[in-house]
Amino acid sequence: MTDLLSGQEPTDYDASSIEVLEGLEPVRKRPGMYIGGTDERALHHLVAEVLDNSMDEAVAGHASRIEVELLSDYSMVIRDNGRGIPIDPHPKFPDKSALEVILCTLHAGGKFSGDAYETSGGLHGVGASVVNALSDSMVVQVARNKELFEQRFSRGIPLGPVEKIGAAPNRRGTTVTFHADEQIFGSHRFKPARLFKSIRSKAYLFSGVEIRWKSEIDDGETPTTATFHFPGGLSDYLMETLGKSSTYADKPFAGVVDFKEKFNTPGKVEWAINWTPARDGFIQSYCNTVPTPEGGTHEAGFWAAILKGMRAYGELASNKKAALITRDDLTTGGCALVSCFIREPEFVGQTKDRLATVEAAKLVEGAVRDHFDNWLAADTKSAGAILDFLVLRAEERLRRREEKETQRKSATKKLRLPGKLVDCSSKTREGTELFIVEGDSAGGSAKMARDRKTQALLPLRGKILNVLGAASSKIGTNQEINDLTQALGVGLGTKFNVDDLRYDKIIIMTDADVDGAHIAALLMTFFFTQMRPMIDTGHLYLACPPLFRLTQGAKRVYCIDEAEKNAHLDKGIGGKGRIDVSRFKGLGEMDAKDLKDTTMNPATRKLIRVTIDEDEPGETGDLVERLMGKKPEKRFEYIQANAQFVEELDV
Ligand SMILES: Nc1ncnc2c1ncn2[C@@H]1O[C@H](COP(=O)(O)OP(=O)(O)OP(=O)(O)O)[C@@H](O)[C@H]1O
Repeated sequence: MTDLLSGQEPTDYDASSIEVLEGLEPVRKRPGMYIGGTDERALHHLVAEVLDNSMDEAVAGHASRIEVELLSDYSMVIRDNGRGIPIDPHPKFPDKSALEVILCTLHAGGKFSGDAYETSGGLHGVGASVVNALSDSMVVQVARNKELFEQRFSRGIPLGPVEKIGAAPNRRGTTVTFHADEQIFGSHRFKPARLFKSIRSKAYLFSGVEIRWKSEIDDGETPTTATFHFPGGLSDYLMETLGKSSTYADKPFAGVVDFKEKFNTPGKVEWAINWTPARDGFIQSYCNTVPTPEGGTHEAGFWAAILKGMRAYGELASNKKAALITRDDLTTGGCALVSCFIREPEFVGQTKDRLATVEAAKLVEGAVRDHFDNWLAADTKSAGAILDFLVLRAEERLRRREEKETQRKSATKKLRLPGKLVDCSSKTREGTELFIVEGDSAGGSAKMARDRKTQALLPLRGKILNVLGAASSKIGTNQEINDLTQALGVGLGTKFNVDDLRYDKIIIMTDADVDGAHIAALLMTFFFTQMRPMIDTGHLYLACPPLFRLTQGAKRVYCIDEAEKNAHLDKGIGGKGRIDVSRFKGLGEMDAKDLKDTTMNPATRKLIRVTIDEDEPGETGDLVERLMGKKPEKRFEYIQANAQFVEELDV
């Protein structure tokens, strides 16, 4: 804050603070990788990237005011009174200004080392350049040392060097004006209501900043001007969000802890929580003012503190049932805001949806826990009401589970399961598996190889419908898909609910040949497009049947592929006499013992869990569309591009 208060120009934040790690190019080609897609959400993410840079200046104590303006042509202007992006020549690229390096190079930034910023939302050095690459026009003005500089860009390319365009005797800071490129975002437009909401929440997250909002576009519901400044922080925010809903505590349990004071490490956490019977619970978490809608370690630490505190309080109050409370019970009816500031946070992906920094869990838990214990002890009326409410939640949850378990068997009968399903006998879902197998003959061996108690089989006849490219009416009436959906118990389309799944693991078991791979691909496409939560919650697996069996006397070894077979042939398998090699043409060829040992027995088999690359969720969708979609030319392009890759490798 010192330089802001003294009005002196900071001297140690210049071009040398900006490090370069890599060049810029692929952003326009693969925007999904950087901003999670090209839809409306991704478009609004551009504003967040630029605004976060101004917030970082504010949190670091160099800016006190940020202005955000939506112009009539849907350009965005974001202005702060911070130090201004450095404009002096960059030490590594002497013919370019630091400004140009920042805006035209991926991984250029001042936040890698923690010297120019202590706890920043920015860290990858990517944000500003990504916005630039995806804007058909971007103008950056910097007021530094009483002079005003400007550089203009289009689609990531500078239209000229940085130029001095006048004096700025009473101003300092950065102004970024950009217009998102329609070539990338099509007809998506900024929505005043969405911008207004996210800007307002930013102001709540840092009480040291004032954010002014202005919009030349009037959507009829969002104010066209507003000033946000919330000295009351998250507690006010929560009370405002909950409005008139009745709550179990009169005032939220809220606080701020400086990690420096408590743990001698930079950073802090601020939080507010209350419970209400009036609505489902929620948690909104932030790290360095960046929203983390998928939670992460800070949320985990927060809930751990609340859970342990609540159970300990229950014990003190001799309420034995408090031990039943789980994290799920806390979140039903619990409405929480958690905002932490830490040094060098690690997020998952450039859109920073989830915090991954491990230490954050401990720091937040440690900071919140003491306060919570004190708060509960000081207000026994609220504490008792919350405890009773949570115990009730826990009991309800347990009752529901019991009902579900006892119902499973009868539901199984009522469900009208497909005739060809070979179900398992277990009454509960726990530990059960459904093998989707290719063809009836494979089904025969699998039936003998399975564990009747926990392993069920669904043989599929031939290939299932390719759901990409099929009309949804066709999906609903397809026999194989219907059988599969019924066996899973989850319902299709709007009726789909992953909680109804009848088995723990769904395992695709197809032959280790091209046809088998195609069937597996069709099934995965079906799950990805129609039952995505099954993948997200980790229920979908691929079995890995072997391709070879080597026999030497009484010794037997299975090999997954050619390479493994050759390695064994070189090394020997430790039996006597000649080594016999048999190649399984399909699962149906394996006898039950082979199939059990290699592919089905949980103790000896190998399984691959199907996951979606978290860093590139958009990419997975693109790839599925390309490979399985209606357009053969896309498939052709992909094969061409990748075939070339193989050739290059061969050279
Ligand atoms: N408004 C600003 N005021 C001062 N410096 C800024 C401003 N905006 C950007 N910078 C400087 O430019 C650098 C690069 O910004 P950019 O948005 O590309 O990446 P980042 O914020 O470091 O990381 P991330 O990619 O995670 O957002 C920042 O690290 C900071 O040094």
